[in-house]
Parts: sequence; structure tokens; C-alpha cells
Amino acid sequence: MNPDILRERQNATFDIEKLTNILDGGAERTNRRREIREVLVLNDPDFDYGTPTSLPTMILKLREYGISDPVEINWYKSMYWGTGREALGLHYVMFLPTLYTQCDSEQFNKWVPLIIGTYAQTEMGHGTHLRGLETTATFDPATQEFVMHSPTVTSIKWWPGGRNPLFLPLIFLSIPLSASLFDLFLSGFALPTCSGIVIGDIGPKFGFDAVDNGYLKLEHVRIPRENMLMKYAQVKPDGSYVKPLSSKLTYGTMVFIRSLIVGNAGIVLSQCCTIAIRYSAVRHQSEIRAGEAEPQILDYQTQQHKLFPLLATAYAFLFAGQYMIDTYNRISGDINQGDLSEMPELHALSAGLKAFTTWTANTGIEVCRMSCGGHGYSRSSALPDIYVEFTPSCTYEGENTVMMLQTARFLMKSYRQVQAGQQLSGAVSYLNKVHHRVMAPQAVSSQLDLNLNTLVDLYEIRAAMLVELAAQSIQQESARGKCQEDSWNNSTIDLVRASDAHCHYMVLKMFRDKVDQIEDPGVHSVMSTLAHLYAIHGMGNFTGDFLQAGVLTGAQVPSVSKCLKGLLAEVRPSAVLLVDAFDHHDKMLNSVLGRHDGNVYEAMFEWARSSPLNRTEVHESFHKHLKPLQAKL
Ligand SMILES: CCCCC/C=C\C/C=C\C/C=C\C/C=C\C/C=C/C(=O)SCCNC(=O)CCNC(=O)[C@H](O)C(C)(C)COP(=O)(O)OP(=O)(O)OC[C@H]1O[C@@H](n2cnc3c(N)ncnc32)[C@H](O)[C@@H]1OP(=O)(O)O
Ligand SMILES: Cc1cc2nc3c(=O)[nH]c(=O)nc-3n(C[C@H](O)[C@H](O)[C@H](O)COP(=O)(O)OP(=O)(O)OC[C@H]3O[C@@H](n4cnc5c(N)ncnc54)[C@H](O)[C@@H]3O)c2cc1C
Repeated sequence: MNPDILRERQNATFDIEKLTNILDGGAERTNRRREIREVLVLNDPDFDYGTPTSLPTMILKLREYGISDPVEINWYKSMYWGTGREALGLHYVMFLPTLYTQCDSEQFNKWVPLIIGTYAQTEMGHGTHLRGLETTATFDPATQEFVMHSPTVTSIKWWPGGRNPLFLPLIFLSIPLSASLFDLFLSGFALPTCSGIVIGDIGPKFGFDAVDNGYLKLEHVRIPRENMLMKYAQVKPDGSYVKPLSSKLTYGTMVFIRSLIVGNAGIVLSQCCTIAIRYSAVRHQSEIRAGEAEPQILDYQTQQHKLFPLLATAYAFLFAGQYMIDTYNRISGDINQGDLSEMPELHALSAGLKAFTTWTANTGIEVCRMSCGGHGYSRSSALPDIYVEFTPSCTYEGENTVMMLQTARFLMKSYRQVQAGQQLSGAVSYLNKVHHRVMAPQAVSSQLDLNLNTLVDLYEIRAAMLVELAAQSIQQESARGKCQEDSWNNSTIDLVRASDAHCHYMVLKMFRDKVDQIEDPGVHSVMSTLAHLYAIHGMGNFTGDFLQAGVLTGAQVPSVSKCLKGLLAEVRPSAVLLVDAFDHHDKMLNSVLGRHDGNVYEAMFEWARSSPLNRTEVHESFHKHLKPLQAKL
């Protein structure tokens, strides 16, 4: 083991295993995750790491081992595929959940165990604006069929993942918005089961290469009436339409996946922090004091300033992901029982946190890559691949700006309810105080009150202020004679800013609540330090907001920076131990820089030598192209 990394692991001030258990949701979950990883994957002789041929093996193994819990499926898949996406991701996270949530019992029993599918909602002309989708589904009572049709070029279904002839049906959204299971293909390499279907691949993408995103054009293709998913809405044999309790129930799968993406952003950021911080512990470069040995780059304050707030953010997002999934499970359970009262809040929370966490993680991955210098740009670091695979999450499952504006809709509605004298509950209850906000007591002192509860209060006040400013912008636009829609559009910068601040407050609050639950003193202490770092770093980034909210004075601004530097120094001794607690296996991380043993250079040389370009002493291109050219010169 590299001596630097060995030294970093001595004198731990907290129990790493206990922190890993907290991240997993308990010791039993950690044990189960490791059992899946060590026994069912790494020690499986059939396991040929991450090669496409292993996809069928993976599916059959999942069935052989009886792994059906979605989280355990993801644990298994992530060991098989490491940090990359794989062709079946969409099947597990969108196609199956749609069947689970939108099929009536007969359809569920008929389809769920048997098929692999995709989710074809987006069209070439519309991805965000679902009410603008053009594909039609026209019921023909004479034949008890729906006639599915793509009337225009912009109505061609565009992007469905895993849309190759190998795959079976797809969930199809069409006008009127209902989800019909559209059985297009038989298993295997069968051609379309009926004419009128034009499919293909949409061509090379920025990345996401393991997933073939396709296109699908339908020309009056008929499917049985029974293929409409009929849990919430039905078309009866006589053609009569039974409306769902809410038209938004059809959007349920998107809410589910957005909820998952929150925790996934934390996982991806934790992977990158593991790579960058372990590498920064073994990389020596330049000098701090003349004549002395080159220091670990992790001892440069700037390197700590790049990485430690991201480390804190990774923990914050992992805890936010746990909260999000628990909230999703609770509210979707109520919805299943017909209680839709909290559906708007679930939509607003999942939409906002999905955007907030993916935007932040997306930027953070690049900071981690650049903090590793040239070696970060090498594919051996895994950081370029992680970025390329993660960055579309800011677009898919709800484009982030649009998602922030959906959260803003909920915030504005809540604000108007407070103005009308209503008492709010839930995540926006802080708006009840928006008109009675008193200056925070600490604003009169020059010292920053570092109490975590006080910091949460400051973020709450900041969010309330920005919600009020956005509402006032809309009111001012209306007062200038603008219609409601234009008043809204002319305030969308403020609205996104308000939603962002609301999500920032929510994430810090969840982090504080999680820290409060930690009983082990050592773990509590180091997590409390990270939560403080997350809060103070945010105050440094948005100082203007806190000044404008009147909870920070000009005299206190220098102490924000001073406090930040102190917290960076406090995290330094535990940095490697904190990424060890994420428990990312080398095989899954697949990064030369992020190896647990820190033996980076030897591994990098081996990695380079294994390149196909080095298979021969002289590359064949010399003989094929250069040598003939030289002969003519
Ligand atoms: C299982 C374990 C696995 C773990 C894996 C871990 C993580 C996963 C990581 C990555 C994912 C992996 C694979 C997936 C990768 C790629 C696949 C990508 C797939 C896709 O992209 S699928 C397509 C996604 N498309 C969208 O998201 C479309 C976005 N657009 C919309 O949602 C809607 O058009 C809109 C923007 C919300 C507007 O809708 P609209 O009907 O026009 O409503 P409005 O007029 O704006 O509002 C009316 C009213 O309705 C409320 N509303 C809107 N949406 C919802 C909702 N979903 N739920 C509840 N309520 C909703 C809205 O709030 C308004 O209410 P008011 O009271 O304000 O009137
Ligand atoms: C890798 C990847 C995989 C995908 N997989 C699938 C899949 O399997 N199935 C599927 O159905 N789809 C899939 N998609 C499509 C994806 O869901 C859409 O791309 C996404 O919903 C965004 O819609 P759009 O592309 O139409 O962008 P647009 O909505 O056209 O966005 C373009 C710009 O317009 C802005 N904009 C749009 N509306 C508003 C508004 N109301 N207010 C302010 N600004 C606005 C956006 O903020 C953005 O800046 C995938 C996409 C990617 C990148």
C-alpha cells in the first residue's frame, strides 16, 4: 500500500464502518450490499467485468439469485457495470416502475414477469412540453383497437433508450395522455410484428454509448385496447373514457425516477471525491517551503477548497436521497390508496431536488477531474467517463430549468396561500413567517454564530426572501399591465433563484436532521463538521443573498471566509477516511487514481501498456501509411 495513503488511515477519529452503515441505512444493508458485491458478482466465475456480452448473464443471474428489490438490483448492476450506464437501466428504472404503477392487476400479472421494455415519451419536437406531444392513439370500437400514428416528422418518438430490435414493448405516451403498452417486437432479433413501424438509432451522442437511443415512427399501427395501462384511466369497449383521479398520475414514473436521481447524484459525487481525494493524498507536486520535499497536493489550501466542500456536498446529497426516497414511498403509498393530497408537494420536491443535485454534481465532477491535473483527463482516472455518463441527467427526466420552474409554481402558490391567511405545513411551512420575519439576533454582532441550527435558520430566511422577491416581481409585472403568463415569464430568473434557494435550504436541513440522529460521538463530530462546511461554503458562494436578507452584515463577511478556512483544516486529517466510508470497490470505481491502495503510478503504467496502441513495438499505421510516404519523399 502506498505509504501516504497508509499514513492517512492512521489515527482515525471516527468509526468508518459505522459511517458506512449510516450511508447504507443500517449494518444489515451494508452486509447485504457487500454480499451481493463479493459473493454474487466478484466471486462469480461467470462474471466477465462490464462487457456487453455479460448483459444476458446479468439478467439471468438476477433471476437465479431472486434479486427483485430495486435497490438491490441497482447494487448488483453497479458492480457489473461500474460507473457507466448500461442498456437495461431504462428497463429497470422506467419501464418496470411504469408497469408497477400504471397497470391494473390483470395487466400486471400478464406482462410484468415476462418482458423487457423501454419508455417512449419524448418526440423529436417535444421533450419538455408533454401537452404538446403529437402522436395520436385513436380508438376503433369496431376492432377494439387503438390506432397509433405519428402524424408529423416532429411527432416521431425520439430518444427511447434500449430501442433496438432486441427489445420488446415500450411504454408509449400519446394524445390523450395515457400510457399504452405498445407491443412492438417479439424477443430476440425478430422484425416488427406488424407493418407501419419505422425504427432506428438516433446516431452518435455525447456519451451514454451503452444505451442505444432510438427513434420510432408509427403509421396507423394497431394495438389491442387492453394494451392501454388501465389502473387510473380506462377506455371501455364502447369507447367511453373513464378519467383518472388526476391527469398527473400518468406522470408518476417521472416523479419516481427524479426521486432516485437525487441519491444517484450523491453517489456519483462520492465516487469522484473518492478518486480525487485519494489521488491528492498520494500526488506530490511543487513545494510549500523552499528546500523541503514536495508536499501532498492535498495540503494545498486551494486543493482543499476545491474538494472538501464537494465531499460535504456528496454526504448532503446522499442523505437528501434517503429523505427523498422515503418521502416518495410514503406519498406514493397514499396516492395508491386514492389520497392525492400530497402529490403536488412530492412533485415540487422531486423536481427541484433533481435539478439542484444534478446541476451541482455535474459541476463537481469537473472540479474533481481538473483537481487531478493531466491524469484526471486520462480515461484511466474514470473521471471523463463519469462526467460523460452523468451530465445528461441535467436534461433527461425533466430539463433542470423547467423542473426548477415547476418547484417555483408550488412556491408561488404557497406564498399566495400565506398572503390569503392560510397556515402552511410541510416543506414550505417556513413561508408562514415570511411577513413576520425578525432580524436574526446574530446580525447585530460581528461574530458569525456557527450553531448549525442557526445556519439552517439563515438559509430559511434567505429562501423566504427570494420567494417573496419572485412573487413581488410577478406582482410588479402585472401592475405594469402584463398578462399573468408574461408576468410569470418576465420573472423566471427570480423564480429559478427562489427554487434553488429553497432546495439549498431543504438539503442543509436534511443534513442537519441526519447529523442530529447520529449517536456515535466520533461520527457525529466529523459529520457535524461537514455539515458546517456545507453551510458556510454556500454562504460564501451566495453572500449577496444573505446580506440582502439582512442576516449577514458587511462586518461579518470576512469571518465567513475565515470560518471556511478553519473548517477545511479541520476536515484535512479525516479526508481519506471520509471517502473510504463511501466503500466504493476498486472494481466498480474502475479508476487508477482512486485505487484503495494508492499505488497509482505502477497501475497507470500497466494501464497504458495494455492499450491496443501498444500491442506492437511499431504501430501498423507506420508501415501502412508513413513508410510508403517516406519512400516517395
Ligand atoms: C431502481 C433503482 C435504480 C437506481 C438507479 C439510480 C438512479 C437513476 C439514475 C439515472 C437514471 C437512469 C436511467 C435513465 C436515463 C435516461 C432515461 C431518460 C428518460 C427520459 O428522459 S423520459 C422523459 C422525461 N421527460 C420529462 O420529464 C418531461 C418533462 N415535462 C413534464 O414533466 C411536464 O410537461 C411539465 C413540465 C411538468 C409540465 O406539465 P403540464 O402538464 O404542462 O403541467 P403544467 O401546466 O406546468 O402544470 C399543471 C399542474 O400540474 C402539476 N404537475 C405537473 N407535473 C406533475 C407531476 N409529475 N406530478 C404532480 N403534479 C404535476 C403542476 O404542478 C401544476 O399544478 P398547479 O397546482 O400549479 O396547477
Ligand atoms: C441521454 C438521454 C436519454 C434520454 N432517454 C429518454 C428516454 O428513454 N425516453 C424518453 O422519452 N426521453 C428520453 N430523453 C429525452 C429527454 O427526456 C428530453 O431531452 C428532455 O425531457 C428535455 O426535453 P427537450 O429535449 O425537448 O428539451 P427542450 O425542452 O426543448 O429544452 C431546450 C431549452 O428550452 C428550455 N425550455 C423549455 N421549456 C421551457 C419553459 N417552459 N420555460 C423555460 N425554459 C424552457 C429548456 O430550459 C432548455 O434550455 C433522453 C434524453 C437524453 C439526453
